Amino acid sequence: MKVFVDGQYGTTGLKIHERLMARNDVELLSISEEHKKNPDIRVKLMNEADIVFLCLPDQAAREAVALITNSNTRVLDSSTAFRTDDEWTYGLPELYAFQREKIANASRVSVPGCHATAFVLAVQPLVEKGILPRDYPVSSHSLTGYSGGGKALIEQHETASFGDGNNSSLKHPQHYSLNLNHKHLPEMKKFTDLAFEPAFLPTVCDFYNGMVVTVPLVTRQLNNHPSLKEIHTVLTDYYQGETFVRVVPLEDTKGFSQHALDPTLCNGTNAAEIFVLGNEEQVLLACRLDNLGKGSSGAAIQCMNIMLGLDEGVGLCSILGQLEDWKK
Ligand SMILES: NC(=O)C1=CN([C@@H]2O[C@H](COP(=O)(O)OP(=O)(O)OC[C@H]3O[C@@H](n4cnc5c(N)ncnc54)[C@H](OP(=O)(O)O)[C@@H]3O)[C@@H](O)[C@H]2O)C=CC1
Ligand SMILES: CC(=O)N[C@@H](CCC(=O)OP(=O)(O)O)C(=O)O
Repeated sequence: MKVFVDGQYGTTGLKIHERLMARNDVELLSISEEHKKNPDIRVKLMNEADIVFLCLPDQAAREAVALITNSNTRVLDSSTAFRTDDEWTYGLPELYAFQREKIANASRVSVPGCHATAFVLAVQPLVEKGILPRDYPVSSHSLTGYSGGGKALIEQHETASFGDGNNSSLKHPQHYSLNLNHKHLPEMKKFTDLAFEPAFLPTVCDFYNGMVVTVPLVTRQLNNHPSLKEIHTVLTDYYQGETFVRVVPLEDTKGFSQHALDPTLCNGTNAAEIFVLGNEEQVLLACRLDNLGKGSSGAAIQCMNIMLGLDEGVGLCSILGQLEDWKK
């Protein structure tokens, strides 16, 4: 099985490459850093490969897809370019009961955005099960590490001279996408089946990777005014048996009021943890993942495994984040 990672020297590409290097069931086709943008070499490698990962900016991803003429080459794209394109399959295996089969048979798979993965995992089952009305005015916040912004943002954070440098403000959390038009909104709406895009505000912080996306809900405005426990049960049942998505048991979050939610505790894994927090009047859904794991390269590898008919966990860590001290 020949695999080529276009963009192998970028943040997502490097991680995918690293994970595949450790395996002996794939033959990795490589391009030198010097030639990484050479169209002739890339075309040759892409058309020679059985699987191509595209880890490029959106426009470069569109151009790369157009260069693939071998009908046997299957593509996994990590950019935003094709996520809501009906010709492409959304690479979130846990989304619907039939999604794994769609991915297994797909020739074009788009890997979900990191914020969108967490949002959709927490919200979609509640819409599907009729708890969250489709026209509920959903809002959401995300706390994320700076590696989500790729090489450019990593460099800004890592060369910032804290104290008196120009970038000194980067040590403080920064809200961004302040026009409330983040590029993940279309996939958040499409794959939750909400009637409207959520009001979504991300905040980037001075840590490398890790993410928590939260969604507050007012329970009396949900269908049949469910209790916190009922919401928790719906999500727990939905993800029963999943390797990489776990709904944290309520007894493990009892001490929450005295503690905080650490966004980095799924780092290094392909796990997503969903928490149902709050009280009987207002519930807070929270989903924690590694933006470089289940939020990008881990998810891409999981989808490749499914497409190749392998166990979806090959090469991925399923150990879920350790729970904070609250449960002690
Ligand atoms: N980082 C993350 O957490 C996530 C990223 N993504 C998506 O994955 C994609 C890649 O992101 P990320 O890895 O962060 O980005 P990076 O900027 O870290 O890496 C992109 C890489 O692609 C190279 N590149 C750019 N244009 C071309 C081209 N025309 N031909 C070949 N190579 C090219 C870049 O080279 P150079 O730097 O020299 O221009 C760089 O090495 C993006 O679409 C992003 O939206 C998705 C989920 C999460
Ligand atoms: C900190 C930061 O800038 N994060 C990126 C998320 C990257 C990601 O998952 O999304 P794409 O695959 O769609 O690029 C952002 O919010 O745009």
